[in-house]
Amino acid sequence: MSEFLLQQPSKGVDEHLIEFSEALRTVAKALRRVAEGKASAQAEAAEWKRKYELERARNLQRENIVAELPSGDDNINCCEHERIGNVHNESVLQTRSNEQSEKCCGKHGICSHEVLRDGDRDPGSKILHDKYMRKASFRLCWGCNGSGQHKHDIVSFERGNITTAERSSKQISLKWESPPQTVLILTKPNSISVRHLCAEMVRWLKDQKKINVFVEPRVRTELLTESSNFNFVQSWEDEKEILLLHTKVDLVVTLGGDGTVLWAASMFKGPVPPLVPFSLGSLGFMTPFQSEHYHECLDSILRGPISITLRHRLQCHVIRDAAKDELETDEPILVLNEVTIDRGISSYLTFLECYCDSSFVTSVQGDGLILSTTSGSTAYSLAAGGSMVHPQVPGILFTPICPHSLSFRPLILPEYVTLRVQVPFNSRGHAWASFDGKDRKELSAGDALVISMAPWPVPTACQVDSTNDFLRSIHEGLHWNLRKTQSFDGPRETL
Ligand SMILES: NC(=O)c1ccc[n+]([C@@H]2O[C@H](COP(=O)([O-])OP(=O)(O)OC[C@H]3O[C@@H](n4cnc5c(N)ncnc54)[C@H](O)[C@@H]3O)[C@@H](O)[C@H]2O)c1
Ligand SMILES: Nc1ncnc2c1ncn2[C@@H]1O[C@H](COP(=O)(O)OP(=O)(O)OP(=O)(O)O)[C@@H](O)[C@H]1O
Repeated sequence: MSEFLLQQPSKGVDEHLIEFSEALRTVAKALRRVAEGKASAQAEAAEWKRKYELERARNLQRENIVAELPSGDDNINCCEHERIGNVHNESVLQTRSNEQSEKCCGKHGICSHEVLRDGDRDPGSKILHDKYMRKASFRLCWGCNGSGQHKHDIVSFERGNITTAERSSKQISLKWESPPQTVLILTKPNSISVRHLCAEMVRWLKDQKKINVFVEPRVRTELLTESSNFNFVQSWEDEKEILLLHTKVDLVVTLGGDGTVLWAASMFKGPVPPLVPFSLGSLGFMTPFQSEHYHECLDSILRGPISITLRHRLQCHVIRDAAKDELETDEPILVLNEVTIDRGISSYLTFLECYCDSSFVTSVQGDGLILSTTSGSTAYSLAAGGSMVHPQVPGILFTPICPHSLSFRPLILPEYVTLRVQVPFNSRGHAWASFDGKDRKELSAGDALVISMAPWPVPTACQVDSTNDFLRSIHEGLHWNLRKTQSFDGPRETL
């Protein structure tokens, strides 16, 4: 009897436990569905915002072309619109501007004003407009095995067959249409050799090339301490002026290592002028130019044409749960290498839920996750086991950091997706996001990061061409696949 009394309730408890765990599973499923719905809605919102911004930038650009087009000149090249300021009947001009963009930009490459105008944050500003007039214009062309054809279509239809013979990501070449006049020099701080080289280069550019030179305020002070003759060198005073730099500068020269290239890219929140990175660091993966030969290099770059690597950037938005899913800042954070979400000082596993557009990708449990550009594929992502990818390949690398799972292989996703990484409510610790290794931001439970490809790539000048430079970097910088060749001194095998 006493045994029976003891058994009966335990059976009841088991059943209750089973029922309870099923109920919990149902709740968990419902929560997952809600989270997926939320992820999809936020990804969609971010995508619409991106489309809206692109559309807005395009409209602004169109308005500028319309405002600048003179009447009665049907043969005008759209690059020449830069220099013209007459305002005309909108409907007529709109049609004409479309025709013109077909004549010039649409068929033969991208014109600089198209790239640079998109970043116009203050289109009504007369000062800004005047600054455009001083910019050297250039054209970007896709080379097709030297045949001179310039097709943009990645997929075309010929007699009902789909062909991908012409690719848009061929070697890109930049041709100046008017001579560059202004160079911005950015330097790694705290280096005596960089400081000397900078002073020498500034003098050479001014005296031999009649080029206007911009430097950071810190560097201007350093130059003026050396000699008051440097007072022709220009700089800026506040953040607002940095936002307008891309409208004044034709070329950016960096003196330092990869960190200086990242620094240069981070200064441009919109369009970036072509970058010429000189190597004065130890690794120099993105710095193909040798500083000893800077006269010859800059001579040839100022003359053009230049082979260009268009390095894609990622744009990241932080979404705070506490702010009811509002974006933390309107301006995205742009990264050239990667955004990393890790456990920071927390000793708990990072727990992250990842969504790609509206699909659930996976949960990350480990030290963190790296979302990298292809340029960043040779940096942190490589150290975490990701593939090395040619920088001209448009994709997003999804690389876990020390995942606590035997089957978590890195992924490479197409460039058009929007990713969302969320710290779930049942995460034991917080996560930390860092952008190109800087600006750490704490992510609490419910916070998310939305990441997509930015419309503003970083055009870096190549020493030879994109592929040759990339292969040389992985050979010389990383000693990729270095192995002694097997010796052979035996008799030859006879068949
Ligand atoms: N375990 C790691 O490998 C690790 C850890 C943290 C950060 N990083 C990288 O450092 C970058 C920041 O660079 P920094 O110079 O400001 O910091 P840093 O001075 O700490 O240098 C990091 C190293 O990474 C190299 N590097 C940077 N970008 C590269 C690229 N695209 N390809 C190949 N190597 C590259 C640099 O040359 C340098 O040797 C981050 O974006 C991240 O990719 C790597
Ligand atoms: N103009 C700048 N102003 C402030 N900080 C900068 C500037 N340029 C570079 N830095 C920072 O200085 C640090 C070192 O720069 P960089 O990586 O170019 O030199 P390095 O460490 O000698 O090169 P390498 O990484 O190849 O050894 C980086 O963290 C970078 O962000």
